[in-house]
Amino acid sequence: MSAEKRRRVVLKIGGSVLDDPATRVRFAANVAQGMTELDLDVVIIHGGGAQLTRHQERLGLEVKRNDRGLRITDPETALAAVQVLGGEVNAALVSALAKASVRSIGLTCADANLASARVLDPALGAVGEIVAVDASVLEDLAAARFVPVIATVAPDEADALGTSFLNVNADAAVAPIAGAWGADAVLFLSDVASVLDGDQPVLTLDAAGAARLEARGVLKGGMIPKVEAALSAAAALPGTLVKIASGNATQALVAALGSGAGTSFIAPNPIVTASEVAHGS
Ligand SMILES: Nc1ncnc2c1ncn2[C@@H]1O[C@H](COP(=O)(O)OP(=O)(O)O)[C@@H](O)[C@H]1O
Ligand SMILES: CC(=O)N[C@@H](CCC(=O)OP(=O)(O)O)C(=O)O
Repeated sequence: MSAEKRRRVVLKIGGSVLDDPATRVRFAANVAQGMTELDLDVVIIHGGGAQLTRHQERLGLEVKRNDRGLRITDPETALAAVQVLGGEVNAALVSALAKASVRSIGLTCADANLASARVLDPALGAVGEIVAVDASVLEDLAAARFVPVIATVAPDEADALGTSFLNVNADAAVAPIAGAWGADAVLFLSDVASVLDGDQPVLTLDAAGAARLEARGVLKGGMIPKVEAALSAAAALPGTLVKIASGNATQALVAALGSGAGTSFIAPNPIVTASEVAHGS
């Protein structure tokens, strides 16, 4: 099938799945199966929060997060993020994919100007939000049948020397990158099969439903920014399949791209188009 016809899938895989060699291998097998059976172009965006925490502890750095799960990132931690996310975690994932016969290439957001970031909130230190994405490297790699594997450490747009990197939450990086590439599906793959309300899977969520779950204290820890990121991706890519689903269950990727697995996110459904709003009609 030609590159124009293949469906574009962005996978966000969390550090929780990647931390264990066995689940990492299962994730790689799922990617291989999805690409072979469904003829997909795949871009992977990965986390590595658990691994970065361990490295901070080895260095004797204090581990601090704000109430929405974002790591307060001092300059030493920002350097550790480049080393751990852009180094250890990225290389291990690329290697696991290679063993599953998936030809992948590891990137940070600096590679081929993929993306830059600005400081999100000075109180958090070197934490970034993505401000510009040039998806041409993703187009080029996918056309050559490579899978880009992206670590979300991004050059600070305010630093002309290109030496400062900002630590971007991997869930939050998904909507801007998937939007720029024009993804047909966006899957946030984690170590849970879906968002859960008690022990019940939540099949669909919109912004109002997510706010109700958060108010009831059902969403905790890393699930809060993940749900927020999934809602942003659904809003940025109307008509795109956006899900939180399992990354390591057997055949998880093919299952998540079908109708029966995970939590689907529904964008607000505008009754007027953007151009109608612009023309004041
Ligand atoms: N309502 C919920 N439903 C499912 N998981 C939840 C919920 N609230 C909190 N969690 C936790 O969120 C975790 C996933 O978030 P996180 O560890 O940040 O994932 P990742 O490393 O995959 O990005 C799950 O392992 C689970 O413990
Ligand atoms: C600013 C911020 O919090 N960045 C994250 C980046 C890694 C990440 O997002 O990892 P997971 O997907 O495994 O949670 C962090 O430092 O933990």
